[in-house]
Amino acid sequence: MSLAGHIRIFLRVRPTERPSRGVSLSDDSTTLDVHIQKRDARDYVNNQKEDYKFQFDEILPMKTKQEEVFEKVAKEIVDSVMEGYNGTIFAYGQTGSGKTYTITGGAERYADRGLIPRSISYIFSEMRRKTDANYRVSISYLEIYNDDGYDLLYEDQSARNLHDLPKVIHREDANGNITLSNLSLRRTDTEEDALNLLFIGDTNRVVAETPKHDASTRSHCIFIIQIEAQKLGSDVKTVSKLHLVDLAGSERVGKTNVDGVLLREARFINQSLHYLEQVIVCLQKKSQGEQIFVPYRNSFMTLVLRDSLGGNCKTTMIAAMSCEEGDMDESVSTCRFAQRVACIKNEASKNEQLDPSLIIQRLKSEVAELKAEIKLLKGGEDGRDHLSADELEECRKMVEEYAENRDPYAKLVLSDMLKINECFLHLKRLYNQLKSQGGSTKGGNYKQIDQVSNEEVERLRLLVQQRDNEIAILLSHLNKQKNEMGSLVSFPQPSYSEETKVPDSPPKKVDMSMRIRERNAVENRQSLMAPTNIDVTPEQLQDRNKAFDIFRKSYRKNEAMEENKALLKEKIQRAKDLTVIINGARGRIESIKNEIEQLRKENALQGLVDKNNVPLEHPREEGMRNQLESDKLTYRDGVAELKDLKVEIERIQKLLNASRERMQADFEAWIQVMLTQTRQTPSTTIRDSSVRDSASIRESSVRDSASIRESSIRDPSVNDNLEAFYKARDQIYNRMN
Ligand SMILES: Nc1ncnc2c1ncn2[C@@H]1O[C@H](COP(=O)(O)OP(=O)(O)OP(=O)(O)O)[C@@H](O)[C@H]1O
Repeated sequence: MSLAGHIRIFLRVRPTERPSRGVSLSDDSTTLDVHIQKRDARDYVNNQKEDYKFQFDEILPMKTKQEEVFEKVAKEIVDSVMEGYNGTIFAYGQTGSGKTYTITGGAERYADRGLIPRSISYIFSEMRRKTDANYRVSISYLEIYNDDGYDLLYEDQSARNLHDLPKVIHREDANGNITLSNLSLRRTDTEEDALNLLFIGDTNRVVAETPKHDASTRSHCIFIIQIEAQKLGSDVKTVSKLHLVDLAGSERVGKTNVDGVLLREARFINQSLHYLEQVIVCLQKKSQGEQIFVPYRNSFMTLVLRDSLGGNCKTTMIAAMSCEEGDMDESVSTCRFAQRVACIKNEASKNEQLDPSLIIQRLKSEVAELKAEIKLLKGGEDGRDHLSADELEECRKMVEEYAENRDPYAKLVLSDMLKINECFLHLKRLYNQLKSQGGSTKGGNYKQIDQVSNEEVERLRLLVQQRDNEIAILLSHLNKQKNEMGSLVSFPQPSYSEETKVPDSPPKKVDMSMRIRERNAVENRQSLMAPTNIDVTPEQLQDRNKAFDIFRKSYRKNEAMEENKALLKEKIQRAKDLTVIINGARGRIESIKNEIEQLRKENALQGLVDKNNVPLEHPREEGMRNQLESDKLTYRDGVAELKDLKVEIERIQKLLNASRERMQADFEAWIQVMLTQTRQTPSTTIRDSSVRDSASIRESSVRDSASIRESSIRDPSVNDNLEAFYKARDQIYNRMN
């Protein structure tokens, strides 16, 4: 099946406090009207157009939250990728218009996560929900700089700049398909792994960024999520890809007043965006019926995105714009570009392939099954009365593989009674072990049994119980049924402390890789440049608690931490509420089942049975069954949401812990500088060195850091982060000189 359609275009407007008065949105948020003030024509004729009207699938105004952007722009595409179609979302716009914020998101607030982390979370959450298929997720991360591709998932820590990363090469096969060699494709089994890969890629991007400019401004980045899906019991699998593309800033060289390396970079960016535009213009003409050659080969970026533009892919463009007066020219050209993109037609088809290994596997198991059947028919165990040690081990392995197989149609193929008995015995052992240990069994960690299989077990258990009840009634109420409902669901209170503790001593050495420290060091540049404006007296500095309190209140990232805490509280509250809902539904399921059972018993006692002696349905039963179904749905949905919430809560807690560690490390660095300053200038009030004038910073900072470093070296507990802090600071000051 294929889906034909135009590329969808969204406009996202970056928040600003000074929006141009010439910009307005239609009520249905699909049309943007722009009025640009005519410039002073003086002695030449000004033909500049003043009014523009642009149509979009939807305009996302300034206040649009990241969550809404994911829901409106990405969710549908991610769903189709899981169904086997290729999908691309690309962000286009001038530097600073919010492309990276939209695609990757902000690092400090959990709510600021962009489309990449949200797509990852959504994919893994859907995989937990969908029990009818097996999925395999792999990730690549590509950066294109000056028309060369680089592998961002390269993990060699010696890479110091972009050129140390492996160069990605594109090849074209006989059928015209493009493949990228030298680009890692990393399998990820968990959401955590996938987010770590994003982190590694972003770290490489930051650490290896070109010296003069922020990496994201000068290069194009493509995050690729590949999903292989195989429906249980099917020989066909789909392999599809989601491309999340953050293009370089689209502004023209003329505006940016640059030279040297920057000019070369800007030319490449302009060139590649020019080629992108050329491709789009050709595709636009093609969609109008013109026979035209599309020049994909002109640049690396258009080659990589060939399928996303006019090919087998569902594509969405996000035009990012700033509506400040000075940015309006660029914003108009972004909107114009988007209008052309909207004309492009794509035709996405499911990427299905017959997998020979799956067919072989199926045929092999059919042969084994038939052989076992023949053997059983011939008399089975050949007169033996026990199994060898190898056979016992084989039975044990088979049972464990069988138990772990998510395919409900999986079979345990056994050729004789001794093996059948042994397998049952082992199953019993595993079951008892699981019961007594609360989850853990030999060989595999059954604590990890996912919610899906728990639910399936629960469903089957309820079914068996129901059958048991019916049999019991038919056998003249010989057995009294014991209610086997398990313990109620409880939501473990996550441990998190309300307040950040004052570090008793310099921060403990954090077990992070060298590369992450380097990333922190690079990020510290920004935090160092931002004035914190903290007034503090020497007395206050002597009291670590007081000093920490003063520092915390003025800490630049404190606001983000507070927001994360509030969000965490909200999520925990929702999890608690859900626990109540789930337990309520479960309790009702239990009592309705008991009532139905009771009604059936009464019917049986009164002789109201059918010709097979099965008690007749009570008139009240239908309503009760409907209620039962609705409660089961509430229960299932609640459990699924609770599981997703637990993952989110863990992630926010992790983010909070990381922010706390960072704040504590920053505090240590700050107090050291302050104490040194106090010794040098014992005045009444001192101010954070970052707000001093730049000349004195340059002079005294070298002195400060040298003396602090000296004292740090004497201190064996000196923290690596502190070292990175000074390194980064020195670099900045050297650059300022
Ligand atoms: N919708 C938004 N809400 C809040 N902050 C935003 C939003 N969009 C952008 N920003 C902020 O604006 C700044 C610039 O955004 P961003 O880095 O995403 O721009 P960009 O278009 O990717 O620029 P470049 O081409 O240089 O990579 C960042 O500090 C970002 O956090």
